[in-house]
Amino acid sequence: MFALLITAYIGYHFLIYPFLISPLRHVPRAHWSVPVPYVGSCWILYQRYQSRNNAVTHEAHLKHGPIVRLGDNEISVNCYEGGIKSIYAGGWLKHEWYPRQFANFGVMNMFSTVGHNPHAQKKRIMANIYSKSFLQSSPQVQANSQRLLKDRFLPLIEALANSGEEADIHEINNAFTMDFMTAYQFGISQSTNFTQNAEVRKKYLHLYHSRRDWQFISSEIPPFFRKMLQRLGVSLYPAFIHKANEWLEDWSKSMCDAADQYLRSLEGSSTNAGDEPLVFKQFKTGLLSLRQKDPTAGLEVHPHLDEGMNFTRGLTSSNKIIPDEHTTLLEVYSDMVDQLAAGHETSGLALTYLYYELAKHPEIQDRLHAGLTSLSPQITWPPSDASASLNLPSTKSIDSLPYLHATIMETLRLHAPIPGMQPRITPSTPGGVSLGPPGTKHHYTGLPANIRVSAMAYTLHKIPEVFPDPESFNPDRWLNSSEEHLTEMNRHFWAFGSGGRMCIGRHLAMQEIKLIVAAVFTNYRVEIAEGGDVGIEEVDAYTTRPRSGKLVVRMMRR
Ligand code: HEM
Repeated sequence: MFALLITAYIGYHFLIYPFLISPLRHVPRAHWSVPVPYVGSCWILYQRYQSRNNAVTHEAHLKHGPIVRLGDNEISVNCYEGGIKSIYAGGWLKHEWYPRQFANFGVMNMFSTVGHNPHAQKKRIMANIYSKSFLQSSPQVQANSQRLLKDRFLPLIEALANSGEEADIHEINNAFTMDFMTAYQFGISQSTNFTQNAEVRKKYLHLYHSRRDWQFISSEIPPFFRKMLQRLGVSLYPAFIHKANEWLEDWSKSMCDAADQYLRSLEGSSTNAGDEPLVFKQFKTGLLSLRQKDPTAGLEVHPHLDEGMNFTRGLTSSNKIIPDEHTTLLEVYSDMVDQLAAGHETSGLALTYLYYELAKHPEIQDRLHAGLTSLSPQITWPPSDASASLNLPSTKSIDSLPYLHATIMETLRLHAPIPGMQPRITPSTPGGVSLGPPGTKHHYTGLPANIRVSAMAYTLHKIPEVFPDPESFNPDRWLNSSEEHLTEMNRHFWAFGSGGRMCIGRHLAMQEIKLIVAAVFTNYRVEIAEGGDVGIEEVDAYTTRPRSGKLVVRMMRR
């Protein structure tokens, strides 16, 4: 009798309910096993472990349509209506995948925060300084754009062009974007000089990327399992990860401390526009004043922070964060680290793949150059008077060059720096939630709460009805499409995500990418060195990178 009951329970729980009753049963499966409780996620976990998440999810969408079930509790969507519009514009909460790997200093930051309120309270503090109008008219950005181009970046490219030397442009791009990002955050005197200091740059990039192979553990292995192993004395991470985290933590904290010191020494009044620690100052003063009114405003404590990818110096053994000035300072550090990482890596990648596509398409390079010569003044380098300051055209005029814009959009479409899934969870709604384009056979209703649901730029950017011939690099698609089609393309363009959690740094990224591309391609051509693009294909990950980690090119004068 007991055996019969057990068999009936197992049969119902593992077969009858998931395959015949569950509201998820109609959703097409990426693999036959996915409805089975507990084991249904093994297939996609294995794919992720093998770094194949983006590819297999894309294949599943091609085969089954815009809504696909990836695991017993997981769905992937690949459409606008009933897809990214409902989930991301609808403000569905982030999955705990984010705090598992993106908190720093033992405390949450804006990116890793899950809750609506704490997130919105922090985002409001920074929204203004990352707005397009602020960035375009900021004397700080203007001063630093001049200095970074004139003193560091253009002399480096000129030296490469003169010597004919081959160079890894991916490393150089990362250097420039890190210098640009940290100059905005901390002020140029308190920021990095990766462009000129190859030793620190190489050390940072090595340590930063050395942790990547272990990201699967912190992001996908359930916290209870990790904790269980830890209690048994099994460490899932090699010792060098902790060492790398400590170095990165100290290194980024030193810039925060320098910015703090600068502010204290001037008591808030800056003498040199470029030295103003704009983001640091805005966030620190904003958060402290918010906390004076409400000591827990913007604060989120998460139970599953571990020692993997997170920097955990500030983490107490009980994970109990006390809302005091020390915690507030750690949160400022946490956001600053997140922004410098998010800011340099993504923009650096975009630049690398832009160089790559331009090198492969000299005719696009020439057309881009022709557009850039219409700027007034042109960004001519080297200048006839080396001591004169670099006279840059207005940010607005660079921004409004149509072919430059189209080329960058096409790069971000075909080579999205964050191609991977952005997981959210289905909310609790009476009658369940719906996914899939309404009025089509792909519309599924009555879906329960707490399902992990994601979209990916990787698949959205390859929908052939929206982006015909999706694998080809074609900037003209952004210029020659009908108004209606352009609206569709913009809806599906997801390099920066969408909704309330959309990238806060997108205007900064576009501005710096446009500036650097304008400065370089007005004066130089790029060509791939012999074998320089071996391994350029993108790693299958949340944030991608070239498999080889580099792109070797030759720069030539025009
Ligand atoms: C080409 C460059 C960039 C790309 C492609 C990019 C892409 C993205 C994407 C796709 C998201 C949403 C991620 C998700 O929800 O999983 C995001 C969020 C974010 N990005 Fe960027 N990003 C870029 C540059 C920057 C820069 C320069 C910063 C510097 C401030 C930045 C800071 C952030 C932050 C803080 C968030 C979280 C926003 C929130 O939760 O409200 N990003 N970015």
